[in-house]
Amino acid sequence: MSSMHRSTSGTIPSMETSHDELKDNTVIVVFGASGDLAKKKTYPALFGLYRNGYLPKDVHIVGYARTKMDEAEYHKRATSYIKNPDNDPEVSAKVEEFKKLSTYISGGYEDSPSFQNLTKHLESIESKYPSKEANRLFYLALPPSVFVPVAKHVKESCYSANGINRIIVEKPFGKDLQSCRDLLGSLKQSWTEDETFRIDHYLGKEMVKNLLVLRFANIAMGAAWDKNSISNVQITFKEPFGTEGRGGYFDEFGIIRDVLQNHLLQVLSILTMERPVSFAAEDIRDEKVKVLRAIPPIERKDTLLGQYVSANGKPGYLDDDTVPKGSVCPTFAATVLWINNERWEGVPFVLKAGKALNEAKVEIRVQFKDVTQGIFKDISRNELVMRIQPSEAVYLKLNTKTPGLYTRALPTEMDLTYKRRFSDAKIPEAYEALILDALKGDHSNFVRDDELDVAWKIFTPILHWIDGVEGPRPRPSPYPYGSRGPKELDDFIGKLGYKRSTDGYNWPVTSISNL
Ligand SMILES: NC(=O)C1=CN([C@@H]2O[C@H](COP(=O)(O)OP(=O)(O)OC[C@H]3O[C@@H](n4cnc5c(N)ncnc54)[C@H](OP(=O)(O)O)[C@@H]3O)[C@@H](O)[C@H]2O)C=CC1
Ligand SMILES: O=C1O[C@H](COP(=O)(O)O)[C@@H](O)[C@H](O)[C@H]1O
Repeated sequence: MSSMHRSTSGTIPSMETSHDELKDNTVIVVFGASGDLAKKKTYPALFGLYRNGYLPKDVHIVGYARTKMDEAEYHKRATSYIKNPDNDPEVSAKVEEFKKLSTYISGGYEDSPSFQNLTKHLESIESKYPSKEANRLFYLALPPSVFVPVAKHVKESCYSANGINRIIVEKPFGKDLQSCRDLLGSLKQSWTEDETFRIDHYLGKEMVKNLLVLRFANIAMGAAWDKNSISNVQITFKEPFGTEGRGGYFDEFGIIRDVLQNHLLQVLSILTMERPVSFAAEDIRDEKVKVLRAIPPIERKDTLLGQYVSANGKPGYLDDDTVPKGSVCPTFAATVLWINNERWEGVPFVLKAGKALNEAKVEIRVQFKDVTQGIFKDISRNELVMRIQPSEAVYLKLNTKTPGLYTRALPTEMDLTYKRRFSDAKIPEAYEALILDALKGDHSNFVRDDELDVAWKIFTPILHWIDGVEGPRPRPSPYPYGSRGPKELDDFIGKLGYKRSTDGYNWPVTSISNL
């Protein structure tokens, strides 16, 4: 963690933020403190920051939700996902300290008296500060149905007059272009863009953050980064489990709103944007918006939808009690995006995501064009793979002479597997990185309002088609739980020029005696 801000070679000066960093006299309020996100991500991230000395001095954390619970129950929930596999006494002691700086208040989301009560609690904490300065960071780990009333009440009743106020909100930011504009419009009535931090937690992932450095700090990479060298790009998200009990939420949104329109599109925009003038938040986000504006809405013919069915003793999507009977909600989608600019014209970008697939993996696969034939026949393509998770890695598949007394090309790789290369690195959790950025006031890894607008423009037409707004809803192709996805997938990506290697290539080791 201590390496988070340090660069051992090659400084990145403009990553420093010019905004006010919340260093002391700060309370962090977690709304929805009884919920899933708070328990699994927010509190473990706050603990990780606390343990490593990254939270403001004398910070206090206040959990807030409707659920009535005493402090012991709250502390139990808030720390239930903090990992300490070896029962390290140092970690246990830190957990006890962490509990001491966190209190809980129960209250509603829609009534002023509840928020006034919260303010009294905040003031009693702040009355012990050495100065009058009182900074407040409000984290909304809440369903979108209450984003607007909570944001409004917080502004009216809990806004600090003597310090900096910031608000963090979680996706989903609407369901289509219009609902996103309505939501953003309502939030803007209470909070300025500068005060607002919209989380897409993929922007906090180490490998996603690495994209800027890989692309712009390596001249060799930049030279091959366009339509002249690249045939196609696949950005893939695979989860090996289904919606299991989360079907009520999922069925309303579907895989495109859950993963493609936000997480994968964010990855795409960083992968394809032009070089920013600096690493300052607005310079990066300006470039992301520019490239997204060059992408026309996705066409129906460029879309493949799937829904998992029961297999291998695992239930199908429709077997989940929380899913409406006969639902045609897609749990898998592959879509092709085209970027109409000079750099990328004609290169298909395939965004694909699915639940209940054969493995857990998120990766970017850049497939280069064939080399000129003649001296070579049927030679494999170069591929640059950036594995976001699990086990971060970057590897470049390239052809090498087979060792021995004859000349024959063999696909191998240059491999940067993080665990091997950075033996003692602790890779921060995405939420740790993002909460720290919000404390520093750095918006680089948060989503700007105009990014959302253009992202929804790309996806809204196919979402309306899938929702049945303009006619009958398309039926997703069934795929067995635990498979690679619908059977049509290989054809779908094959037509776009993607070539699956069939040459016995086996990462990371190839035995040449088997060739
Ligand atoms: N869970 C996850 O891994 C992720 C979640 N998110 C996003 O984070 C936000 C929170 O998600 P998550 O924690 O899973 O949600 P939960 O359903 O767990 O809701 C959080 C809390 O909000 C309150 N709540 C739930 N439903 C309602 C309702 N209908 N009206 C008012 N309050 C309600 C409950 O607290 P109480 O009743 O005690 O007030 C609940 O504990 C969502 O926007 C979600 O999309 C984003 C990425 C990942
Ligand atoms: O936002 C979401 O992301 C998770 C996947 O997050 P990850 O960090 O584990 O890759 C996904 O499971 C969930 O459906 C979606 O809402």
